[in-house]
Amino acid sequence: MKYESQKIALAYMGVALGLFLIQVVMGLVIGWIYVSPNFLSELLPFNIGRMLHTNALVVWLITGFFGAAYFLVPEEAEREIHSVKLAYLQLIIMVVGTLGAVITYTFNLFEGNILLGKEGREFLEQPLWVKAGIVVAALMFLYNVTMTVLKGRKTAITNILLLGLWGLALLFLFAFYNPSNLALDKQYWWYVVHLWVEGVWELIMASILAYLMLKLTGVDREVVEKWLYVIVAAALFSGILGTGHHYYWIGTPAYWQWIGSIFSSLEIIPFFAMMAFAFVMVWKGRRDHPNKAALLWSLGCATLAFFGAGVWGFLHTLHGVNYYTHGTQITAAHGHLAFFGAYVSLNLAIMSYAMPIMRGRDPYNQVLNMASFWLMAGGMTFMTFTLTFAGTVQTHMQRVLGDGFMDVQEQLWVFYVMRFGSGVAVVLGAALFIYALAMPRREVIAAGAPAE
Ligand code: HEM
Ligand code: HEM
Ligand SMILES: [Fe+2]
Repeated sequence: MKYESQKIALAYMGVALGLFLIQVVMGLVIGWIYVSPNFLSELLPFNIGRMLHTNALVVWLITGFFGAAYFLVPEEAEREIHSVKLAYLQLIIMVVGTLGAVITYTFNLFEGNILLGKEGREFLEQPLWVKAGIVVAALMFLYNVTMTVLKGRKTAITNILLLGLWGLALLFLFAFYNPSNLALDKQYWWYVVHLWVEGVWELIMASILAYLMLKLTGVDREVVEKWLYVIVAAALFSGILGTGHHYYWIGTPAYWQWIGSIFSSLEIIPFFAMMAFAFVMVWKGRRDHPNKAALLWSLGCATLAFFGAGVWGFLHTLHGVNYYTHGTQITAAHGHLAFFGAYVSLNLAIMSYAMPIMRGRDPYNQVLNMASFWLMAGGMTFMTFTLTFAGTVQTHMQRVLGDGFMDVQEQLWVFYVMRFGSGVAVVLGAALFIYALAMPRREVIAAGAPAE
């Protein structure tokens, strides 16, 4: 570790991993409700569990991004973080907000209260006061990191990371706009949900991957930067108008059918480019970095993101196809592999790289870490296939033959059992990952390999 303030990231990554575990365990709970529908129906209804699962996901991913930024910005800017105190205060606000949201959801407190009660929009259910807290935390973060970068060395990696993080915060402001017209509500809702994962988060992904490639493969910075600019341009060119693939059936004008189909099909390009980038860098790289686990996660991230977001996204993005598959298990299959491949793996990659450095035991427990990669990646891939089969049967029975929703669900039971099984593998993998990072090293560093 070159700068003392990089250690802030340790606290962020720790909180993120705790929420990650809660997220996947909650996935198991709601996965079991699909198998046995009355499970916990009085104590923790499905809708509440689902909310905890998806919200924990988004919150821990963002916490991880903040941690990644606190780790890599000092190194890139070649100076300490502007204010260490502010960074910890920001984390405290985020933890309080998260606890507030969890307690409000779980006990369904303050129902209907505009300030204190949950808002009932998927992914944006947080009570208004929590949303305000998120904005305050985001402003503190942006101020802190931007000041650091402005006073220090400016690199393409930090510029694009900051652009992504500013975009993340500014787009979140649309979460406050909740028009009563349902079509308008949905139109702006996607500004957050879609423009995040298929827009500004891609910039965050590209810059963190670029940083990892720079460190792990020893390729020249100029080469990394050229790729970075191409990826970012492709992501924004396709992703912004690609929002149209959510505007097919919500009452927006018909031209979205074409705009959405064409531009969202192009969204496969940046994901393909990121995969090509990662592999070309490893191929061209001169450095044999000892942290193989971080490299595995980086390559796994680029590959699974290409399949989950790119291929599984394209699968149902043309309006003629989406007409049949909209809101079926096909969507869930895609949602899982895309989020896991792109943003879960990205976080786990930078954690695998940064945590050993921050804890001064560089690198360690790699075999366990890599085993956890295969468990999680295998589990998520199996889950994706199961849900894709379920979604295909569902689409045919429900949308082509016109069978009733609940009758079709009964036919899908066996797929839900398999989804639960793959979910168990994912949860075991997550626990193993945390164990590998938290426990003392068990193995000796490969002889002769430099630690940094
Ligand atoms: C990492 C990037 C991505 C993530 C994390 C992601 C995640 C998701 C999620 C969670 C949903 C479900 C939203 C909901 O209705 O609640 C969704 C829907 C959708 N995604 Fe993605 N996605 C990504 C990239 C893409 C790409 C690149 C494409 C197209 C090539 C795509 C096409 C779609 C379509 C068409 C839907 C709507 C499905 C429906 O009509 O039910 N996605 N995505
Ligand atoms: C890191 C891994 C995981 C990620 C990134 C993830 C992500 C997501 C996302 C984005 C959704 C919303 C999907 C949509 O609207 O289409 C969702 C829902 C869900 N997830 Fe996960 N999840 C993960 C792990 C799990 C696990 C281990 C299980 C256990 C079986 C699980 C079971 C479910 C269930 C049952 C739903 C509700 C689907 C529905 O409403 O029909 N997830 N998850
Ligand atoms: Fe989208």
